[in-house]
Amino acid sequence: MTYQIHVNLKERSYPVCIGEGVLGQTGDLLAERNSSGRVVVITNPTVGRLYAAGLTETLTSSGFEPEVITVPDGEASKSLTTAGKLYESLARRKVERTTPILALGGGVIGDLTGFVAATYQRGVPFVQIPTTLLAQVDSGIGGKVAVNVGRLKNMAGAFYQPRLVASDTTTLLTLPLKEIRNGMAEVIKSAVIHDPVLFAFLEANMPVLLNRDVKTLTYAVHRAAEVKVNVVEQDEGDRGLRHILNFGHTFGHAVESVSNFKVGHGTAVAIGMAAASRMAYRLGMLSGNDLERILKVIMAAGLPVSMVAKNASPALMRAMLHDKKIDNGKLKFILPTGIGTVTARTDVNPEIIAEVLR
Ligand SMILES: NC(=O)c1ccc[n+]([C@@H]2O[C@H](COP(=O)([O-])OP(=O)(O)OC[C@H]3O[C@@H](n4cnc5c(N)ncnc54)[C@H](O)[C@@H]3O)[C@@H](O)[C@H]2O)c1
Ligand SMILES: O=C(O)C(=O)C[C@@H](O)[C@H](O)[C@H](O)COP(=O)(O)O
Ligand SMILES: [Zn+2]
Repeated sequence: MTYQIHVNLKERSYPVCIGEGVLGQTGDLLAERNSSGRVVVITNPTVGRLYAAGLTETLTSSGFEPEVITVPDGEASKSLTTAGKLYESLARRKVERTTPILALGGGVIGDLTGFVAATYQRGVPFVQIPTTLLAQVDSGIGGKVAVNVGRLKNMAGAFYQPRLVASDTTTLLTLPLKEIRNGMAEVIKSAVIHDPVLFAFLEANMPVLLNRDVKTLTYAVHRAAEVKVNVVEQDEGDRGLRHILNFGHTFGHAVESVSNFKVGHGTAVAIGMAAASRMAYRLGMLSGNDLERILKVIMAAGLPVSMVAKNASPALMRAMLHDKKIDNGKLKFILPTGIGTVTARTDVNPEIIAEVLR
């Protein structure tokens, strides 16, 4: 089954294609939007080894001339240093303004490649080919592209929409279980903020999903991607509503930063969602039953609901104060009020923040 969701935006709209075998259709999907010619694929050695040949084959048979550039695997590549090396490589190859740049990989490759595509010669066409669960449900869609600055997450970035998102769910078959779990955190996030039906589906099907049953995964990817598209269409520039996609991230980004990125994004968001849900319960906004359902589904995905680190609270607090969702110096938390609804709060008593951090 292949799903096609259309992202309708004021300036640039694009399709998100999700399903088994989509990678092999990428050449044709791109040809519908672009004339033939050079395209540059950016990937890492892990993903490149698995999927670069298949991608270049479909691109070539649709009339493109692909070139592949590889950057090291890992969050450390989401940096200005790697972006600089990519600019040099693109310039050396005389890549022009009209040459599309394709991101083949997870969220790291997507965010980095998008950042480079947005800024190289002030912007070249960009395509997302996400190969992790996290990237298929979240980072591949919506145009947030960024690099980290030191330990600060996504400190330099842009809103730069792709022309096409091609998500082949069979690529999830080679994804390590740890990364399925990381991606599941963002699926759970989408369900808690906006989709109670998806939440109930996750409660009922978590073992099957973790076992990588592709049909079940494809349904979950499609459903979570719809949540993301729906929110982005209403608030592309992250002025208000889109903040709900940050549920779990105020704490989560701090956990990533304090761990020096040893804790992966999804895992950190899981800890962050558990913290935000406990905060909502503590403030009387969330029932005990819903808190328990949220914690249970996170744990069923094999994700943590707390962090064991000695005296981490002050460092976490300092890291949280670098969050982008600070409003007039006040931390903004996205807090669940039920399964499928969240609300933003900037007035949480510092004592309660400290209590939740502890
Ligand atoms: N832009 C956004 O809206 C957005 C949303 C969520 C997360 N993010 C960012 O995404 C990043 C995390 O992305 P991620 O979780 O995809 O991590 P990742 O990109 O590091 O990928 C995880 C690991 O899986 C490997 N991999 C990728 N696809 C594979 C496949 N099909 N088979 C085998 N191995 C594969 C990668 O090489 C890597 O080792 C973070 O930097 C986070 O901040 C951005
Ligand atoms: O698309 C969005 O908007 C999100 O917030 C999605 C998040 O899952 C993602 O991690 C995003 O990169 C966080 O953005 P930031 O603006 O808080 O850095
Ligand atoms: Zn995220």
